[in-house]
Amino acid sequence: MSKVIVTDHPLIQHKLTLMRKTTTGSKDFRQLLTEISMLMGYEVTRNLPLEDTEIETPIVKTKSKVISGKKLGIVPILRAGLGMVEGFVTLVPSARVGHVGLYRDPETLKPVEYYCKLPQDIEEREMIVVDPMLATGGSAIAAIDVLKERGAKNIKLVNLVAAPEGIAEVQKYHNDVDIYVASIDEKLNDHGYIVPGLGDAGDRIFGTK
Ligand SMILES: O=P(O)(O)OC[C@H]1O[C@H](OP(=O)(O)OP(=O)(O)O)[C@H](O)[C@@H]1O
Ligand SMILES: O=c1cc[nH]c(=O)[nH]1
Ligand SMILES: [Mg+2]
Repeated sequence: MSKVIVTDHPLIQHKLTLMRKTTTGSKDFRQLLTEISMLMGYEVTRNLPLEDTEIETPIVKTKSKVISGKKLGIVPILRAGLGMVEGFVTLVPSARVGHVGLYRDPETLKPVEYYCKLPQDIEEREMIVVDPMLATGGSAIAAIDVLKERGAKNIKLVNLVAAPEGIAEVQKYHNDVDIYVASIDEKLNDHGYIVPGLGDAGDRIFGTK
């Protein structure tokens, strides 16, 4: 069974509270999402393997650590996932960025795919799927399906806010994918929105409705 890691650092919890508030506008919402993504990225990359390299400081020659081999790919689920990219690529500037475009049909709540562009060598990369919201789990499952169809073998999922229903669903279909979340909220409402949640993340990031 995959792991669920709740990144409950006080800074993340504080910033998430600000994001949840209705009165927080798009500019602050985006800024907070970038900051939280960076803090979550720190946890998600915690186990990257290291190797020694020879360097010369102004004082002596020495051995020092660098990240070994493992290459990363960040895959935002459009649109809302875009809000998490800047935080991750600030931490890992060499990461490649793929995009999977999915929207959730408001009637059926099923994901509809409309775009996909991924790095060619995803089978050699650790792929990190990012999306602020994990509600029914349909969008995350579909995005991970796409990555696996294209050969990805090592996938992590990072969400800001998750419903217990969505976590269970992702674990049912992809039990090899660890899930990092800042909060596991209470439940889904009758329209498939997370309660208490923060509303529609895409609309809040981009100022649409
Ligand atoms: O777990 P699920 O039930 O699939 O719901 C979560 C999805 O819904 C939202 O996207 P939305 O369809 O609103 O698209 P958007 O990002 O373009 O706003 C969100 O960003 C997730 O991708
Ligand atoms: O609460 C939710 C559920 C799905 N998508 C969102 O943006 N918010
Ligand atoms: Mg949306």
